[in-house]
Amino acid sequence: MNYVIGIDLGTSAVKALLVGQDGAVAAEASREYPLYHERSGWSEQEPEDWVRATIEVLKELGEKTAASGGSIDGISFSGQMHGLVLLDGSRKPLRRAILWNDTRTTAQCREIERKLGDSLLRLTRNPALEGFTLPKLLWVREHEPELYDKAESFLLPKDYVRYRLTGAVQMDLSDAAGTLMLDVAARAWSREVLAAFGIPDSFCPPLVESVAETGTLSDAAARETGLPASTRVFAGGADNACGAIGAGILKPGLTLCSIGTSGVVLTHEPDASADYAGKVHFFNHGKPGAFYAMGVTLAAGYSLSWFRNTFAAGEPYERLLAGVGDIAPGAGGLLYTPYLVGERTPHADAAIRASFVGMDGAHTITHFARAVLEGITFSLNESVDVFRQAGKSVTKVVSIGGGAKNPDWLQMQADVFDAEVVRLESEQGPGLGAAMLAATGAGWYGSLEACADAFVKHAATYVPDAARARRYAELFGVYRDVYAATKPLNEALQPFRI
Ligand SMILES: Nc1ncnc2c1ncn2[C@@H]1O[C@H](COP(=O)(O)OP(=O)(O)O)[C@@H](O)[C@H]1O
Ligand SMILES: O=C(CO)[C@@H](O)[C@H](O)COP(=O)(O)O
Repeated sequence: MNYVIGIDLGTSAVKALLVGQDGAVAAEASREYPLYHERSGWSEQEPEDWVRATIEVLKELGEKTAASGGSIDGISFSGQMHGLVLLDGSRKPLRRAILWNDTRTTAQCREIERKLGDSLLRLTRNPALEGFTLPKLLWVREHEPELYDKAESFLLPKDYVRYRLTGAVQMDLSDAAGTLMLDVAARAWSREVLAAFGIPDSFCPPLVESVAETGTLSDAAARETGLPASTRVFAGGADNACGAIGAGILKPGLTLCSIGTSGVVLTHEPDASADYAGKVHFFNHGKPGAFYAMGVTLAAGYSLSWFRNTFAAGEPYERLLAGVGDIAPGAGGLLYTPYLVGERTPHADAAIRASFVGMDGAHTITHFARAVLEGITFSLNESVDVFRQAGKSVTKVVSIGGGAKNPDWLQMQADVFDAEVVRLESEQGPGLGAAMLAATGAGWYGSLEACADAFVKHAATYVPDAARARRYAELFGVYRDVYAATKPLNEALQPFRI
């Protein structure tokens, strides 16, 4: 059988899927890598760790393919967005990558707003947020001038890994959209933005579509992975664009809820005409010519992994969450807001931090676990609410990511969103989306839509329960009040942070 490989370069790990022409996942491989939080608000990774881990998963899947007598028709990527990989003249990283969930760049965001004013939203379709790439570039220029002086270009995480596999430098439009340097509607680097900050055009890599062929494996990569040097490599896209592709969000109607380290609620936009006034992100889709809008919770799955690692170290998620379904909505009066690293939607606020409100001597760890799931889901519901307020109907949500593994959480999503929630056969939407880009690029299908018909398989539907949905609607009002109530307290605590 012929296969494609979809590589999802996530924040916690790289996960690769080997997918056959029947659209079924034949094998999976993953490798974790460390995340460095040297100071409050900082988040970095070592680009070399991504490369090593990706080579290992390719080797593993290549060996499985060879053992089955099959061959690989293409490889493509889904990547964590926005991370700055700053390169010198010989394309070596000058420092660790500064990631999407790093919020050290508030001052640089204010500088961008001062310089560009209203043009920023007109050109980039997005406000200046700490997670985006341009503020990170300006931070390095200001705080590490000796490194910035040596910098000649930059790449995003999965584009750097692809460069290391092929030797060719490109960036796809869906990922470039998250740099705050792209004219999103014009689908080109924004001369106006670059000129405002004195960034030369040569700093920005050539732009390609997500389905574009970007080369074949270099001799060194072929040697290290054991795959033929003729293996075709396709650009790939931002993880959320790929998640949308992998969930079949290729036309208006369905909404995506993705809970990985971050959490997003995403809708398809056929053109660039929608105006959410910067309340949600507006980016180019991996489907050529299309766009998507999304709200982002910075610490969605991260809230749960932080909670487990801090209070129940070594406990598998299945055991930690075993009793949450037996507790009624509201977790016995315990509320959690997931602002562990600040927030993006609907509060663009790098200084806010998380809270548990309403702790009671009767609460058990299971009440806390339920409150964490509810708080994450309420935060995502704030994005659902932005879309509903803008006139979108949200009635059917496809749920993907690690958060879609737990049936109680899926039912909770249906009850909180008051919408049907659909789970896919594989919750690894971004990896599947990447495999679909390779399959379409390699010519297996004439379009991503045709590929989705064969690859995207709905597994189960969770229908909202009217009584629980009413209860959650009440509680959502209380949840919303916690942000304003805790904001001044968190500002006062800021000088005490690590
Ligand atoms: N069995 C599970 N039940 C509930 N949540 C889970 C489970 N396994 C993982 N998760 C959640 O999913 C998150 C990881 O999701 P994943 O999509 O793999 O992330 P990323 O792409 O950011 O690396 C974890 O942080 C955790 O919150
Ligand atoms: O910053 C964003 C989107 O704007 C994040 O969604 C990142 O793209 C990381 O994703 P995960 O590791 O959570 O999949």
